[in-house]
Amino acid sequence: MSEAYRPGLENVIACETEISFLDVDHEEIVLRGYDLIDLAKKVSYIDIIGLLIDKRLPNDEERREIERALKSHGQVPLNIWAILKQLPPTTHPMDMLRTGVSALSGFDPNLDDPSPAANRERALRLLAQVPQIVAASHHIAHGGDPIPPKEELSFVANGLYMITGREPSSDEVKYFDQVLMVYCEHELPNSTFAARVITSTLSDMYGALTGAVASLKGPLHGGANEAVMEMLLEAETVEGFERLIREKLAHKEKIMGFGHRVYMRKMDPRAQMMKEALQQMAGSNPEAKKWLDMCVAGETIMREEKGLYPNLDYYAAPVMYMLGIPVPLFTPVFFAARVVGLSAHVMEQLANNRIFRPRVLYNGPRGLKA
Ligand SMILES: CC(=O)SCCNC(=O)CCNC(=O)[C@H](O)C(C)(C)COP(=O)(O)OP(=O)(O)OC[C@H]1O[C@@H](n2cnc3c(N)ncnc32)[C@H](O)[C@@H]1OP(=O)(O)O
Ligand SMILES: O=C([O-])CC(=O)C(=O)O
Repeated sequence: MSEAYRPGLENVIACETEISFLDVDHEEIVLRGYDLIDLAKKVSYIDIIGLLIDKRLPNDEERREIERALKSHGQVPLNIWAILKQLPPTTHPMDMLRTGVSALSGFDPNLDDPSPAANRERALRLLAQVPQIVAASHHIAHGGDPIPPKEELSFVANGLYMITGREPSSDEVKYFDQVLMVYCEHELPNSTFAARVITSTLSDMYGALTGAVASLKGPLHGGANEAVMEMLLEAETVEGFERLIREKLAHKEKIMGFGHRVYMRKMDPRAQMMKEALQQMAGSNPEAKKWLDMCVAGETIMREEKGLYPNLDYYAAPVMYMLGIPVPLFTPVFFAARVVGLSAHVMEQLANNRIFRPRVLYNGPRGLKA
């Protein structure tokens, strides 16, 4: 095998960025110079939008400007709903989302303009409209209509309201805000790499994000959060969950929500934050306590048996479940939160572009004649 070949591109440096970096040794997710977990305890998702798109934390007036822009871009073209309603109701919300994000390009009046200003506008439009498509995919699949955002609710509160149809409590908004922040950006995962690869051909932001949705759907990446909740629901009890994990390990199956290419054998700092959110919920809610006890038991087995630690999806899954988010929307919500990081990467790639075009280690036959 060639020295230059690393299966899965493990530890290969594929681009320069000033957006984010996983400093595993110091257990820090660096987000434009800030520690993401520290930020997530102090600011809100709107601030993270400013930080990632405009490269610095917004002041009060700038924060209001972002909120205003998200509201003014909030009108999803009605034809998008018509397109999604054409899909069979069995279509997974991630596939509806992929179709919706792709179709949005047709409604962009300046699609040919790749300037930073036009892409900032585009990012805000996607940030405003993707949460609506996410929520609508659930309602449409169940024969209903999209629930429009409420004028008087904040951007974050609306994200949850449009899914559940119920105005969230202030605690629910706080936890949902945390979910959005921990999922906002994470250096160069498969989906972000896919978006940068697509962008490097000078294709547009919708195409890049459509590719990212497809990447994120896979259970080895974003799809793991749904798989975690399905295991918890199937197992029902601590004993059942311990049994399920041991059985899967005996069959050499992977346990979703554990392991990570970069953190390897360390706990993902975002998982710790979601664990703390679940602990807080568990203080007053017996159902949250049940999921917490099950997750902690699973975490212990995986550490003892495999030396593996939870990634974000493991503890985010029960937190999202407790917020009333249907399981098939977990990965779409992950994507909605990640739109901001992906948009920042698309803009950064364009600012200093060179087309991605790696080589292969050819191990097929030679010299055959037809
Ligand atoms: C937000 C996110 O997207 S985080 C990722 C979410 N994905 C998951 O939770 C899926 C489960 N985890 C995995 O499949 C992997 O850990 C990945 C995809 C995240 C990382 O994959 P890689 O870096 O390629 O690690 P790889 O799959 O080679 O695993 C290394 C070793 O650990 C084992 N391992 C890794 N993850 C797990 C797991 N979740 N359960 C059981 N064993 C595991 C592998 O079997 C392998 O063992 P071996 O060396 O004895 O063959
Ligand atoms: O970094 C990764 O490979 C996957 C991940 O945790 C994320 O995208 O949040």
